[in-house]
Amino acid sequence: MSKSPIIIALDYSDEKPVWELLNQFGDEQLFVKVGMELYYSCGNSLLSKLKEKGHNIFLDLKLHDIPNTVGRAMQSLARLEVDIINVHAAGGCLMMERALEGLEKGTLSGKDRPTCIAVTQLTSTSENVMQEELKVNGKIEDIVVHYASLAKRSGLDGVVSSPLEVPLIKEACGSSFLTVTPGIRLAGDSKDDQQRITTPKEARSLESDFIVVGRSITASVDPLLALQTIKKEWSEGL
Ligand SMILES: O=c1ccn([C@@H]2O[C@H](COP(=O)(O)O)[C@@H](O)[C@H]2O)c(=O)[nH]1
Repeated sequence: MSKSPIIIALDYSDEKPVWELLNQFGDEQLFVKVGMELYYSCGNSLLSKLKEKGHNIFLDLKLHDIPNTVGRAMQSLARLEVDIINVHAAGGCLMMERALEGLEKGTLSGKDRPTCIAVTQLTSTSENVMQEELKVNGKIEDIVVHYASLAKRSGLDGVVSSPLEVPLIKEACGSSFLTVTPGIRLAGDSKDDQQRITTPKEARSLESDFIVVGRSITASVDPLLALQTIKKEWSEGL
């Protein structure tokens, strides 16, 4: 099955709204993202149900701890057989290497290891906050590309960034290095807490491999229409 480039963020704290949303899309097999809120509430049983329905899963837990802890956690998480899993690149190269080793150890024989990607700088972080509050010096796109290069050097498959940084990441890390990009808004939607945003069409033009869309779908009065609009924009962005 080919994977949809549009990943729907299921940011809910229980199962009911998940199925209410997904039922609106009929039998379509989707790519969904389960983040901390939903995973901490509903755990592995929900992942199994989503897989039974044929959906691809990005388990967005953003691991960030000492290398040994992340490696062992990844070994456990590998058994869940999700498609994409992630860490924070800020944990450093040794942590990312251990994450990958853990995933490889934990992947059941005959199965594919989950794609492992690293968060560069959260799309809710502005350059001003990064420099003044977090005391990370430099231009945000340079820091994002630096973290992407660390992820590549550690053997990871790609990164999470804003679509705005994708051309620079591809230039530094190669076109096959995956870019998974949240911070997506349809024209007229509220930015909410996001800072580095684009439309789905702009993200495609910038050569994002996957876009992650939450509230532009989940907070829409018509989620089905929102998804159709996003798909149309994505196809127009080529
Ligand atoms: O840098 C990051 C990393 C992860 N996210 C996640 O993506 C979705 C975006 O939701 P929206 O409602 O479309 O803003 C959300 O689950 C975040 O945890 C991100 O936004 N930025």
